[in-house]
Amino acid sequence: MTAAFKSLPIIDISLAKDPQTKTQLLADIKDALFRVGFLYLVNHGLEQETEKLMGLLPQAFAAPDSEKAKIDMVTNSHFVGYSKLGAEITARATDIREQFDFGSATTTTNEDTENQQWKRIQGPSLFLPDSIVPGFKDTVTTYIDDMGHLASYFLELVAESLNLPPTSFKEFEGEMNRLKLVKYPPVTADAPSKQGVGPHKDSSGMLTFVLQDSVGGLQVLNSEGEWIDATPIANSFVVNIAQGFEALTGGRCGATTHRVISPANGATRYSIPYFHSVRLNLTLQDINEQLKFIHGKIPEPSDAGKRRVDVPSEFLDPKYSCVSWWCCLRRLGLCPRPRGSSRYARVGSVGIESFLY
Ligand SMILES: O=C(O)CCC(=O)C(=O)O
Ligand SMILES: [Fe+2]
Repeated sequence: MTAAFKSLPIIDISLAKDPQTKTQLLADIKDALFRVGFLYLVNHGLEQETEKLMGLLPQAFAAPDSEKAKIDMVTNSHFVGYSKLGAEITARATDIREQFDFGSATTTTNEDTENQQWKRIQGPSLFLPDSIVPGFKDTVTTYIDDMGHLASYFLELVAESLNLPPTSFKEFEGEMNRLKLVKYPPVTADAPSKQGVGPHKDSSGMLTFVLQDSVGGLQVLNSEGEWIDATPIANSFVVNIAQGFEALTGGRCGATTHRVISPANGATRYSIPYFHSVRLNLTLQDINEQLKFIHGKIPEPSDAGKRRVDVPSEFLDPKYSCVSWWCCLRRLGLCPRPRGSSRYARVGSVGIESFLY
């Protein structure tokens, strides 16, 4: 059995440009995907963009409550906008984090057809005005687009690393990628909970790219049940597999459980997770057809230990014949939670009812 990982591998994506170094890079990506499910991505070319957006976070979170309330997530049904401290539950406990959620601009309108009510899960984002945070909307929007290109390119390398044609995952990419701006306040005597975000696997996307500041707190579960620090590395993204990708590979490339511990010593952690999406009209049948093609190309994972601590891939459950329904139910916390790893927002009844019925 493969030894449990004790640190996250570093992948230098710029090595893909040179055929001399690309072969080893692909082998390293494959090892990272199968053995860990997490990696640091460096030399990605978005160093300026990341610095610019990260620089806006203190100002955005310092916005007056009245401005945050205007874009509160409970006022809409497609999970964008502001969520105040305590608005989210993971693994049955409250996460101590504050966040803004956004999605890429989609062409899907919010008008449902009779059989596609789930389309309401997609829709336009809400922004703080420039008078409060100058350049907010532009910076966020540009960042989501840039991340989309980086993620698509990385997915090509991932496909190649699995001996598949580079564009193998293209047709499964979604229309609305998602972005969070997150603030984790420090643990205090009055608020002693250390749960920044509880143990979970990322749900509906293919891959997550987390930009973190230098404070730390993100931890990844290894096959021995140890929490391994994703110690911040300047100018890197922490990339991990989400359950959408796990499903596309028939569960062979598993998502890995992780959490965030609240900062100590009065520090505040800021992070910016980007979730590269799976298309919502993906059906189990589509996945099974894809599996016929990729089966045999993707080896069975050798790390049985990692499998043991994993939760099953609900995506592959015949109950959820279409990813969108799984997504809706999952976001509402209505999916079975085999080992308590689900995460959901306490969204107001308007939001819930408007897309469930
Ligand atoms: O804030 C972080 O570092 C990671 C957050 C996370 O895991 C998530 O939002 O899914
Ligand atoms: Fe996560």
